[in-house]
Amino acid sequence: MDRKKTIRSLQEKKGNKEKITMLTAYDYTMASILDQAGVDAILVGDSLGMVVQGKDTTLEVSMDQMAYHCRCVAAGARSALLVGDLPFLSYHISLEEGIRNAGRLVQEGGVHCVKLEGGREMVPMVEAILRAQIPVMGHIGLTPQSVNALGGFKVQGREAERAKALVEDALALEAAGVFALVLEAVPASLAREITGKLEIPVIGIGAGKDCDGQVLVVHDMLGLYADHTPKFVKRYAELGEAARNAVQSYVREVSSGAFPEERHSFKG
Ligand SMILES: Nc1nc(=O)c2c([nH]1)NC[C@@H]1CN(c3ccc(C(=O)N[C@@H](CCC(=O)O)C(=O)O)cc3)CN21
Ligand SMILES: CC(C)C(=O)C(=O)O
Ligand SMILES: [Mg+2]
Repeated sequence: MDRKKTIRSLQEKKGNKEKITMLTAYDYTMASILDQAGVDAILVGDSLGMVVQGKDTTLEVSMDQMAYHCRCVAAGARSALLVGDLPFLSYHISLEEGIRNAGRLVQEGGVHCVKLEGGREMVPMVEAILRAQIPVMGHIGLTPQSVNALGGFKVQGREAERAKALVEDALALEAAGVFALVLEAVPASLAREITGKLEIPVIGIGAGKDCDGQVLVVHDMLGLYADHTPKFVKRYAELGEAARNAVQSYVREVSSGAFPEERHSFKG
């Protein structure tokens, strides 16, 4: 079996030039598939609000729901590092609430570390959670929990001033102690600059090829979720189509009486 992945083993990849692989999962079955396939890290993303719950944003996902899905995924993640997304409003009210909620994902959800969205304004929160000995992953660029403030799911950092602010956010989060940083939907050139300036790994989604690793929503890359496929998604399979075809065959065969056959039946 694969050696268990750790924060240290992920960080070593930055020096070694081997890229870090991360995908989302929300349940045991998918987590088992990702783990067996050898991904470094599994993110229980609040994107579950969209791909599991069918909402238009991630904003309605609750702490109870995150803890539940983290627990489901933890049952299937033997080797991968398990990252739990802190949902909207779970780390915005007070340092105390942020520590409590990060701790809940560890204690109830079984994750190894948490991820939170935001730049230098999150430095005190990052430091507070780190004081509880919970490792923190940062997330800047397109931060979906800010969808209403940003005016939509839009590429970030195209203007020089905003690009500079993102570089400063990245440096501030690194100085605060995050062990890695997700960089979402920014120009590839800006992602390359930030990746070069940081000593911690930068994991990109829609941030070009020069990050230290990549993350995608697993339902997107498997072709299971097609409500809206961002440009940065590569579909490695068409499982949605495969599933529809399989269910159509089932409907046809049950309707006509072709299924079940004798070999699917018990003798008395
Ligand atoms: N299934 C899924 N996949 C994701 O990658 C994902 C989620 N859900 N939920 C949370 C966020 C939202 N994400 C997105 C969604 C759309 C674009 C996108 O295609 N933006 C276009 C159009 C913006 C516009 O309409 O102006 C762009 O050009 O920026 C980017 C990131 C990424 N995250
Ligand atoms: C897309 C990743 C980075 C995420 O935050 C999520 O899935 O919620
Ligand atoms: Mg998220």
